[in-house]
Amino acid sequence: MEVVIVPDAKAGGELIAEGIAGLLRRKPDALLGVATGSTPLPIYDALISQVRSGAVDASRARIAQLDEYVGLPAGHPESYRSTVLRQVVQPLGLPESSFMGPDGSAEDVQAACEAYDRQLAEAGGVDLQILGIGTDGHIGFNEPYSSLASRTRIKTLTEQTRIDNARFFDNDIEQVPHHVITQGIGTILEARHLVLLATGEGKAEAVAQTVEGPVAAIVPASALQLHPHATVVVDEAAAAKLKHADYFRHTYANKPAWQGI
Ligand SMILES: O=P(O)(O)OC[C@H]1O[C@](O)(CO)[C@@H](O)[C@@H]1O
Repeated sequence: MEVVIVPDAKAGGELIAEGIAGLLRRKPDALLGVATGSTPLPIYDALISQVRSGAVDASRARIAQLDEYVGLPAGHPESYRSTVLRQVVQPLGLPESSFMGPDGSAEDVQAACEAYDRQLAEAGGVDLQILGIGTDGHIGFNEPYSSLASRTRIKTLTEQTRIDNARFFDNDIEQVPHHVITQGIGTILEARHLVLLATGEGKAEAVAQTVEGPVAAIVPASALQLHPHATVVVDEAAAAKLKHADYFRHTYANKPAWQGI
């Protein structure tokens, strides 16, 4: 696992967008796994700027959703499908057909989850998966104690996550669904490159446990330690509880220039 400490969220977004641009230059039809929430927005802003300036061609990129609420009406503005369309797919000028995600309104949710895992595999697998992290260490919507081998499935949100996400629902927790579909941790670990961005002091404890703690289901993001190519990008505030911050800074500062993230 590589840990990169950047000054702020904007720098983190630019660094990761540069990594995505490099991937798209090598593989124009790369399958990019995207996360929602506030954290990845600087990544999308930077990537959209690169595309609009002509620095990178994303016209053949494909986009895969990480998770989804269950039970929101189709087209609800806070469904993750609507969110990814608005924040990523449309600004990149991609057709909706380039975008895949689990069906949160399916009658048979379990079948929809299994179908999504098959769809990801048939698409050749995710090349680069962007991840955020919950204050409780969740990735996607894999809450603490999720199986580290889990596949895409329905999960029940913790109260804390519903409180955290109420800001997207008029600060009304009653509007936040209890259930979600999320790529499982085993599914996420199949992506070729995992890139987790964490910003702000509220993520510092989860980051420290993810990077320096044991691999444990209570901190789902700690499963990144098992991945052969995982990059954790943190701003100074989110790095505040890392005991080995100096080591990570030294290692990154001395990284060969030709190695991107
Ligand atoms: O980036 P935020 O808004 O803090 O959210 C953190 C994480 O929580 C989720 O939004 C799910 O609650 C993830 O998709 C995200 O990575």
